[in-house]
Amino acid sequence: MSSKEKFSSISPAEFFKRNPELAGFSNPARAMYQALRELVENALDATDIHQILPSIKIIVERTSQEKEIYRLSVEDNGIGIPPHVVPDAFGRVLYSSKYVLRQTRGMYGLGVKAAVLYSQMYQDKPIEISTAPLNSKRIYTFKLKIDISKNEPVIYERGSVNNEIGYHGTTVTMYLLGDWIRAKSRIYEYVKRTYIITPYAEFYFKDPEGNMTFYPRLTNKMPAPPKEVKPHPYGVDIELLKNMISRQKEDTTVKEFLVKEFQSVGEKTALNVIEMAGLDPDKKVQKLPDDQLSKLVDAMKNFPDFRPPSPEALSIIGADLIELGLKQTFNPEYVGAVTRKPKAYQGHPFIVEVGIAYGGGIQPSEEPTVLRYANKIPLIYDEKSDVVWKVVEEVDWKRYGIEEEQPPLVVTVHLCSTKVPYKSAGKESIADVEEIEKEIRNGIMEASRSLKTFMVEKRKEEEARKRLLTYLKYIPELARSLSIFMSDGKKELSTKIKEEIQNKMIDLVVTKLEIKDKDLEIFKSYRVETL
Ligand SMILES: Nc1ncnc2c1ncn2[C@@H]1O[C@H](COP(=O)(O)OP(=O)(O)OP(=O)(O)O)[C@@H](O)[C@H]1O
Repeated sequence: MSSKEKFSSISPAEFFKRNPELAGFSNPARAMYQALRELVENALDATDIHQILPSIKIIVERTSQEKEIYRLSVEDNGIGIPPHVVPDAFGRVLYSSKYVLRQTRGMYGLGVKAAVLYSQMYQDKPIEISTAPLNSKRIYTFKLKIDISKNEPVIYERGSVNNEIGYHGTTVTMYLLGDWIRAKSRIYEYVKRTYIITPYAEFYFKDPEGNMTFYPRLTNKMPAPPKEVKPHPYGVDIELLKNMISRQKEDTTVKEFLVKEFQSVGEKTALNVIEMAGLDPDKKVQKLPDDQLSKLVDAMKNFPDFRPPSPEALSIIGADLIELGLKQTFNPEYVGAVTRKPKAYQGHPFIVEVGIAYGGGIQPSEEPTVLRYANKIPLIYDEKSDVVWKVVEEVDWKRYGIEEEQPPLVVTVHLCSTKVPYKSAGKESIADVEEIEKEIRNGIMEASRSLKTFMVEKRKEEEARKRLLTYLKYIPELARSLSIFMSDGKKELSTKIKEEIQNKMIDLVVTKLEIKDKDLEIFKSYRVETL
């Protein structure tokens, strides 16, 4: 037996082809769900971030009876993709327009390529892209696959046609081995949950069974888009610093570098940080040796007086849109939402939003229904390993007036950040970062306080109603006594008067209790039987 190891290197494409589960492509059902997600999230990033009201069309069709191959197509009305970057955007793993400090659904430069890699493993058709950037005179079409060992696109066909109608947007079509029966409920849940927090979008969804669902736009109000920001000094490390320095002009000084490249750093702060690191502010930044770079990083991480990271890079949903989505989907008795103030972890700003809905059309259940979102993406799988679940599980709902064993309760938590600490590239659960966990807890507590006020009012009203109902018992007796008193013993008259008094008093109770017409009969029969 040889004791020699064989060494070689593989490309990023090969890595994700060998380990598809890391990107969420672990079996045909999950892969179908994940591919659809990746396309929808790219479609939404291409629209709302650019202030375009999204219209998204999703079509899934089965194309082969022998193998379970599906054709998945997602069309958007977004900003489109410049034709020269299309091959890399769809055919080079770790290529993205989202490697900047700005909140987007995408962040890894992997999603659609992981779908393409999975797609070409089990069937032979290439991915098809048709796209028109804003104001483009032409619509460009591509068919491509990925050369896995080189991590490069292989173009099978390309072309373009006149764009006579001023269309902009992208349609992506891919073929993949799926399992609709097992993926169906998650896919529907995904579309529904996406719609809840994007009520300014419209979705059309045709599933492989031929069912068509239209989710209409509920409002034209869109969240403010995120702005690209510079890094915050708390978020740096030596390698990031080296990378940034390599892009500086030769004569840039350390002080100029800090002021120009980082948020929250003015002249005075820069000098203080440099002094703390024991460096010369006028030294050329490209001349800093590794040990001084390390000192600079330490000073940046430990300097106590930076302003917190700017929340401008974030785009919240907003309490009103969260409430609107929850109302439309669950028709609850109570709904309330809060958007917390910006906070930061490791130099990244983040904001937590919480929505709570109770009663009405919500199904009672032993555990509350938890809707988790990160950067406007619904997270469906791996619920129990998510920090949101950890926090929700600890909440004592009785403190907020929820007494039922099986409360009809929906808790929505949205975390937005320039860096969401996902546990894997499949983006299904958020890691327990202390600052985030604390903020989620505070958000749930804040939102639950309004729920409590509502529950206290509701209890009070119920009790008042019960009390008033008990008065009913006394009405006939009171009416009878009064009628005898008023009719001077004339029996005929007394029956009439009794009837009149009784009806008046009942009217009074009915009005006070706001008893609806349809309940009135039940109410009257109840009175007769009880008395
Ligand atoms: N429908 C679309 N409209 C506009 N641009 C798109 C669309 N689909 C993909 N892109 C471009 O292709 C790039 C690569 O997409 P991909 O899904 O691989 O990664 P990502 O969205 O950047 O990150 P992640 O892996 O986290 O999803 C995107 O960054 C975007 O620039």
